[in-house]
Amino acid sequence: MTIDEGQHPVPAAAAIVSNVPDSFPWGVLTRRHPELIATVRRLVPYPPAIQESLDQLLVTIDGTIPPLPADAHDRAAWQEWAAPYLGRGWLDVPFLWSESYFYRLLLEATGYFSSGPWAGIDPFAPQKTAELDTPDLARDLGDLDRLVTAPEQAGLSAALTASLWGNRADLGFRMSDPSAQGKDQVDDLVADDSAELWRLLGAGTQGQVHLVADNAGRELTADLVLIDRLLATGRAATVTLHLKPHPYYVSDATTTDLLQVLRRLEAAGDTAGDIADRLGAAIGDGRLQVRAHAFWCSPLSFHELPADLATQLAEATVVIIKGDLNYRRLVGDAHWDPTTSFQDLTSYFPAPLAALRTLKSDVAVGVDPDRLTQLEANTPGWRTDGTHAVIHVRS
Ligand SMILES: O=P(O)(O)OC[C@H]1O[C@](O)(CO)[C@@H](O)[C@@H]1O
Repeated sequence: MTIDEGQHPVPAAAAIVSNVPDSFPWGVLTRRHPELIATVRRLVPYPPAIQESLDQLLVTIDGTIPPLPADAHDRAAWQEWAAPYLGRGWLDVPFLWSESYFYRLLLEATGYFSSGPWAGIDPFAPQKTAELDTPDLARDLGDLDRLVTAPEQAGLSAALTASLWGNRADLGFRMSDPSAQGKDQVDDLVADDSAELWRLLGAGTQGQVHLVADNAGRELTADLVLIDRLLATGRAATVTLHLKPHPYYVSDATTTDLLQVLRRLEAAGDTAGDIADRLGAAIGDGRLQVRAHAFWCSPLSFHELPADLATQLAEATVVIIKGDLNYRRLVGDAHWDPTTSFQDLTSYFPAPLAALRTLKSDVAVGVDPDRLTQLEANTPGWRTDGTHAVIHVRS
């Protein structure tokens, strides 16, 4: 992958593919995807025709990359994105692309885009819903009173931290490494530019904040608390929340998931209920806008933002970008030297940005050389086991 942004040329790096046995992306394609199909069939009672399509998908992911059916509504777009890859082995094409296409084929197999009775049925809904019923989430909600009554900056910082680590709640990640949730998070962030974020969003800024969401459930709950704090403190006058237009990467948040989290907050009452009321009012009067651009479910990196979306984002005081996949799409899913400058790699992005990511895949950039030496020596799994995190800001 070569990303040359004119004013800020950056080194080239090879795109990550999945054909190295026992590598992280190899495990995702060869183990996680079949497991995911099994989980979907266990949790949703699909009829014989859909079961057969899921059987077929299992066969397909062991073979070569097929086109979408001729009548798929987005066939033309995928024909273009898939042109270099159709007929090749799944492991031999860019990991970013193959994962995304797998999720598209899974929705196809389950009839999500059909005109039949399974149209619009989220195959991941049981997993997302279950997460709203966990003791972890109940504990999060119980802590909200302290967060809301804390001094302004302390409350904002706590909400930012919750939103960052809420990204560990990603359900796809749990499937890869079920023990990961039990591992301790390393509070000493690999990079922490949060002071720069709070400079961009200083007291009384009344900024226009965009938040590109990642997972539903516990992570989206934390994101909504952060949004409430930004609006309530006047750091943001408006927030635009970017969700996925349809299910993706197991637990990515859609508008349906947003409404479910708001109902969960409402049901919890007390401070959580007050937050749900304020957010509902903000949606009602336009201070909190919800958008779901098709680009967010495409296999493309953010270097290929479509013009209409780039124009929307360009108006932002800061764009908060959540999660591992968005980070891969932001910097380029490539074998960067981890000390490569995050600022240089993201200089193309149309607005100031803050990336909140727990590390769950091989990509690493913006790491201080001394910290890198220490990480490689002491914690070999730091890039993928979800225990480490970064807050990277480019103003
Ligand atoms: O929900 P997140 O933080 O984007 O994580 C999804 C990530 O999980 C993975 O599927 C692997 O853990 C990555 O491929 C992907 O980047």
